[in-house]
Amino acid sequence: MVVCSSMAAWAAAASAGVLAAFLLFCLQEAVLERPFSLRPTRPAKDMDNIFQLVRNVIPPLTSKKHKGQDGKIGIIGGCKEYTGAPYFAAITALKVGADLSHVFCTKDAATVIKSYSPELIVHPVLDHPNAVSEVDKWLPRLHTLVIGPGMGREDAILDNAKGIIEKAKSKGLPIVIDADGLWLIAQQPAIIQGYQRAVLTPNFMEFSRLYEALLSEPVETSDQHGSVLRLSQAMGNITIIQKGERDLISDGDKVLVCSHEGSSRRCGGQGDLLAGSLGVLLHWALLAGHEKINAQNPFLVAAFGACSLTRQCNHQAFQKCGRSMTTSDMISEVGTAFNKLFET
Ligand SMILES: NC(=O)C1=CN([C@@H]2O[C@H](COP(=O)(O)OP(=O)(O)OC[C@H]3O[C@@H](n4cnc5c(N)ncnc54)[C@H](O)[C@@H]3O)[C@@H](O)[C@H]2O)[C@@H](O)CC1
Ligand SMILES: Nc1ncnc2c1ncn2[C@@H]1O[C@H](COP(=O)(O)OP(=O)(O)OP(=O)(O)O)[C@@H](O)[C@H]1O
Ligand SMILES: [Mg+2]
Repeated sequence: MVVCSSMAAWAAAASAGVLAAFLLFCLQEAVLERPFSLRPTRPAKDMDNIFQLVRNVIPPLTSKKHKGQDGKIGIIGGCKEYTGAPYFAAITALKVGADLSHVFCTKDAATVIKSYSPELIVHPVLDHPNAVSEVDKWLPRLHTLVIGPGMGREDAILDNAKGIIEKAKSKGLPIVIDADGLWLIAQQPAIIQGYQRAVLTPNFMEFSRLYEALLSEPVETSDQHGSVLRLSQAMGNITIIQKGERDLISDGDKVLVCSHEGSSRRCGGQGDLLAGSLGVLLHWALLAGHEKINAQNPFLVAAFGACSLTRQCNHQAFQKCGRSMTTSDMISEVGTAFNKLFET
């Protein structure tokens, strides 16, 4: 994996007059850069290997800890149609290393999700008339909220999700917004705009919808870096992961590229795995403190970790299953993938 200083690299590229070649070089594996800026950037010591920064935030396993310390994650999602997505996110959070994983879903979905796993705590409240206060009671006991996997797009549920986001913001809770949560944000960006303790994780379609809503023009597909940077800026410097062949991650200042090897298999649910793992890594990155992440943005560090892990799970599962690989196969790989990337 390669991490480049944008300034040094810009200078090299400019003098050679071959910006395209420079970008290709930097994108070999992963890039940490400050694009579209000719102003001086911080020195190269900032540009430490980002994998190392992810490793630094992983909490040690010790006998002195109590249940919950390594992460209590809440997933807002799960409705009649979609029960797999919140399950994938919640179980991944546990497999990555969180201690407790809660799912707040509709009544219809709750028994189904419980039947997938005895490890999840499932609250059938999302279509309850008092959904917001029912979830609010739990917020002080959670470290991160992941909002949207399998939530559906019914107006009443979206209204509840909006209320829950407002409560979470008032408590300063880190929030990951994915899937139908992003549908809501594309309709009403102000709900999350400027709240820098949030990460948005759009796929191609979700990114296009957000971009058009915020910037009133179609995405410039030939300029992926610029697009993700501009969208993050328009959202008030919220961290955005644009998922795809390469994952682009931006906080409106820097752009990281994760092109860790995955596979060509695109079964549904991989984004849910990413969202659940990000929930845990965000908690760890925020807890670790500035020194451990070399004063980098903890949201970028966590996002890079979650993207690499998802792609590594995909790679390993594909090696075993080939075309028959499903997201459940990827979840079986979380432990070894995590170990290979971050603990060896
Ligand atoms: N097992 C489950 O319960 C699953 C439920 N899911 C849920 O399904 C709901 C809808 O999510 P979607 O992601 O389908 O919704 P979107 O409306 O964002 O996506 C619509 C369609 O865009 C297409 N698309 C994606 N990437 C594309 C690309 N690069 N170029 C062109 N088209 C592209 C996909 O085929 C998808 O069907 C969400 O609640 C989500 O969480 C998914 O997470 C998948 C798994
Ligand atoms: N073309 C691709 N090549 C390699 N990896 C990809 C490709 N597209 C997406 N990914 C990876 O798959 C993961 C999920 O991205 P994807 O775009 O499938 O999300 P999604 O559509 O939200 O998934 P879900 O089905 O869970 O809703 C990300 O880690 C991303 O890096
Ligand atoms: Mg998705």
